Amino acid sequence: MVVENAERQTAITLSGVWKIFGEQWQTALDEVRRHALSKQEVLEKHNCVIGVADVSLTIDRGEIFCVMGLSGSGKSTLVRHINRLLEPSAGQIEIEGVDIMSMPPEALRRFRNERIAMVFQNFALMPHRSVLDNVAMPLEIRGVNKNRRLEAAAKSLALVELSGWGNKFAHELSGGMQQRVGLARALTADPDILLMDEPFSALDPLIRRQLQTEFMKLASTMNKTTVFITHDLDEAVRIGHRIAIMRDGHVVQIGTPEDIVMNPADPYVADFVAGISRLKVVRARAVMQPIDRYEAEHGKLPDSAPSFGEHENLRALIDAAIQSPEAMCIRDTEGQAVGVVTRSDLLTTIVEGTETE
Ligand SMILES: Nc1ncnc2c1ncn2[C@@H]1O[C@H](COP(=O)(O)OP(=O)(O)OP(=O)(O)O)[C@@H](O)[C@H]1O
Repeated sequence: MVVENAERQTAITLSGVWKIFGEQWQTALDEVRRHALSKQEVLEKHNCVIGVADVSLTIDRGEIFCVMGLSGSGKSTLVRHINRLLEPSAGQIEIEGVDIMSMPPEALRRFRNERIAMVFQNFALMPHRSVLDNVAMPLEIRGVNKNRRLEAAAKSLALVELSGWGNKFAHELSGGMQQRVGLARALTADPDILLMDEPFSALDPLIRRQLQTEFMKLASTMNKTTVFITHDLDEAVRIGHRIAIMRDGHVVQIGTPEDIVMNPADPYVADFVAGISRLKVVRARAVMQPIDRYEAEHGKLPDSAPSFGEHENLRALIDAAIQSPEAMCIRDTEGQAVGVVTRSDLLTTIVEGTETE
């Protein structure tokens, strides 16, 4: 999680959001609510398509919230409700406490321009404008004068490590660079919320990983609330604080990468997580045994026991276990000893993970 519970602030709230495409959407919605029809049944009976089905969730300020699922599961449809590019068939949407459903068109337009930015897979840059002009576009739309907007654009370009490329045309840059320009353009608007629709999917794996790392660094220093669509669970696990998994318009599970990998809610999610190495996501907290139980069986844990934070990842614990057979003391964020991890706890976790795979 981004911050501890007491300090969390909600940025986005969706309550009972439905989107049904098709002329008979109202009839279809009424019936699906009464009889829980499947996506296929709604299509056959009403010639309508369920895009989003009764989704309620909250996203915290500063959180990177990944939305993942197979093609057609409703990821883009869901995210396009956050800036009201799509009107929901039913439900409420609040951004920073503001009910965006009740905004008049002009206020909504301003809200979109100033508070929310989108980054797409296909870059959506103007090929025959300079990189700097592309990056400055959100401020041009806002009517900011040329000097100020080019200055802001140059700062954004520096953030994505493309200083010096401002005078090139967008089409002269490689795919990875164009995607960074897309990100810089979104950042120039200094939005509260970034909506990213498969931004790195078109890139080759090495560049993609590099951009993920750069994005994570930027997001943590700039504290932007980010909704990040991906169909790649590896990517979601790597960059998401939490992940929502969608199927046929429903959100079937929301949790931290660790929650999802350790406790998949159903066989659909289990199938996704089968290929994910537990080493990357599991934290000490999930594998430790309570300190009282350990000490009742084995006696007091020596003061010299190696000590780790409860959010430490499994990889670090395994490295320590290779060095020394001693049980490890796990501490909470206040430094209080809360658990113990032994070599056998680690082995059990690894073996269970391998069996799942
Ligand atoms: N404008 C539209 N009219 C009719 N049906 C639509 C429309 N947009 C989306 N849909 C349907 O809504 C469902 C969800 O589509 P959506 O594009 O949100 O899925 P997705 O998970 O983002 O897929 P992908 O990963 O392929 O982009 C799909 O069944 C799709 O066919």
